[in-house]
Amino acid sequence: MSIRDLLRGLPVFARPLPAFDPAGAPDDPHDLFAAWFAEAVGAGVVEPHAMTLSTVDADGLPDTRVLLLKEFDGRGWQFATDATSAKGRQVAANPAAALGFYWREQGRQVRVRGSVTALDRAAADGDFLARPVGARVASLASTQSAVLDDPADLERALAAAGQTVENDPGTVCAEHTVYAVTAVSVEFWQGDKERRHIRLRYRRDGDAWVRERLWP
Ligand SMILES: Cc1cc2nc3c(=O)[nH]c(=O)nc-3n(C[C@H](O)[C@H](O)[C@H](O)COP(=O)(O)O)c2cc1C
Repeated sequence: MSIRDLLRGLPVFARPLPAFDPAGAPDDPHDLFAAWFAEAVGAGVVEPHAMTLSTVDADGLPDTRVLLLKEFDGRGWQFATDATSAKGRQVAANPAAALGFYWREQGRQVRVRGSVTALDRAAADGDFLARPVGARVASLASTQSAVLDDPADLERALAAAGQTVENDPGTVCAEHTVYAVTAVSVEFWQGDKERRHIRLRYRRDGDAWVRERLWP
């Protein structure tokens, strides 16, 4: 069977989906995100904290990858990564980003656009030390996004990093950084089987948020 035939046979939104009444939505998108996130967890969404992070490189070419949401508070949507990775270098040069959440089981999508700032070392070190030992060793060993000429180099680096952490469990990774995305717009999208998708976009306007319904 061709890919085309496989694609044509795939159902979409063929399951009960939750309701979304934008008229009852809060004034602030952060409150709605918190509510939707809790509902996603409650609905058993698999890895609801997995999100795409899109950035732009020095040539203006967009890049995207999946990351975990590490924290969500007054500082915005936070993720942790290596500052010397491709994404780390991209946001250092151009601190603009978009986040995308897709909660398949609910047919829900959230899109966040905004600016990225690196939080301080205390936040980075605290996040790093809260990670399981294997994740800390992997971070210490990795030069994330650099070309790996020989897989044996990774094995050697992992062994060395493992020894470092064993000798000093308080070892932190200088490149490990927590970034926060401050939103200028947040869209909440509720899919519908009949394609009457409900879209509510919050747009930052000075100190206020403007709420707009969008055509599906
Ligand atoms: C479910 C999932 C979660 C991930 N979480 C992270 C994360 O929290 N931090 C991270 O640096 N990479 C994470 N990754 C790996 C990234 O997608 C990516 O491969 C890596 O960060 C290198 O990206 P870059 O080369 O664009 O910098 C995750 C991948 C998946 C599929």
